[in-house]
Amino acid sequence: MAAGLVRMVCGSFGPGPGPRGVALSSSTAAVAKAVSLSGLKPLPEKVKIVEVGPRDGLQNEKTIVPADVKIRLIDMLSEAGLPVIEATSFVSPKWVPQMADQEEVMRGIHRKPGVSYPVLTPNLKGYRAAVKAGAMEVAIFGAASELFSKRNINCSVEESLQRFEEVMSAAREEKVPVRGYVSCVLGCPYEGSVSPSRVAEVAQRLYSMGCYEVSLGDTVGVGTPGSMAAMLEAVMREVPVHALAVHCHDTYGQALANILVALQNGVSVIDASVAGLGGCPYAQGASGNVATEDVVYMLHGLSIHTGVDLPKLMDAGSYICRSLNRRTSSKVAQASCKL
Ligand SMILES: CC(C)(COP(=O)([O-])OP(=O)([O-])OC[C@H]1O[C@@H](n2cnc3c(N)ncnc32)[C@H](O)[C@@H]1OP(=O)([O-])[O-])[C@@H](O)C(=O)NCCC(=O)NCCSC(=O)C[C@@](C)(O)CC(=O)[O-]
Repeated sequence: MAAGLVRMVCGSFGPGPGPRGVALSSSTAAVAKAVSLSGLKPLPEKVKIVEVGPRDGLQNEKTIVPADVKIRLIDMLSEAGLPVIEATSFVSPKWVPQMADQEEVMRGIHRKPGVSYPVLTPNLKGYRAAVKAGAMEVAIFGAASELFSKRNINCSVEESLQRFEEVMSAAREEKVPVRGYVSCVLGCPYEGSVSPSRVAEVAQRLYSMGCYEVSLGDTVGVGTPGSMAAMLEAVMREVPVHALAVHCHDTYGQALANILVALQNGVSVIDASVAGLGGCPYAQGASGNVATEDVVYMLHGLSIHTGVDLPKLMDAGSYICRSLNRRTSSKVAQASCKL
């Protein structure tokens, strides 16, 4: 079934006719040269990594991961220096049973000073439950695609924004910071292409309702550096770049390249998932997020400060892979023979 959907994704986004895997033609080489000479902004000196593995990663595991394993993973990640760890989500357990232990997880984690532990809240009910369970930051999650919105949260994009207004007004009163997500920014598993202007519109709505940061999700990992650049150009006309994050899945192996383009455009917040865990239960065929280990390795190689201790992060990746009895998707972890 997943393979069928991957084929559908390929049909909608895959490379068009023409040679693949051949040497650059002279016209392609000319384009590449033009891009490298186009006067990109300097890279940020510091990047905030938002670790989404315990939520985005584990929501997609076939078997239910015990709460004590989730708690240990989150604590290892905070020990590794991750400044933000998305801990769980307060969604319907009928829709995502993997996150049904959210209260136990919130109770069990050792909260390291200076670290944020946001949780997903799709509506006021989820927000209230999250705050009751001790969440001090939440995230609302919308989409730039109607069909994805319907499949993921059972309402239209417009209805979702109305629900989010309710969450925002409660959060404003209680001074709870809210992050916003836009899914399907570079393509949708059900609709195919998504226009950059639609992404910009939804991102702007989230930002203007009070989200301090808007994370742009390539939910199915179909984006390329070209489509990332075009999408960011549209979004950055509506939302200041300091309030933007990118959230790249690695289905087509483009995530690091796409992140580099985002950095070159001034984005300094990157979502990633330890060991490359994850996917989205309502976007079958999508592989996990870009591995945090690989992002940290690239950023450190660019002399960009993250505050993350890579060996400790790799220990967290080894731990969760052993617990799940699976192989890491991090190239850095594979190369370092940690598993
Ligand atoms: C949004 C709903 C709840 C609508 O689901 P619905 O069925 O339309 O909701 P409803 O209001 O009709 O309520 C139905 C039942 O759900 C309950 N309910 C209602 N709200 C909640 C809640 N907050 N927590 C717990 N229970 C809830 C409610 O009480 C009721 O219970 P019942 O009377 O049947 O026993 C549902 O569709 C849902 O939970 N969806 C979540 C899907 C999800 O978590 N997807 C993955 C996260 S998004 C993602 O991964 C993408 C991202 C963020 O990573 C970025 C990217 O990669 O693009």
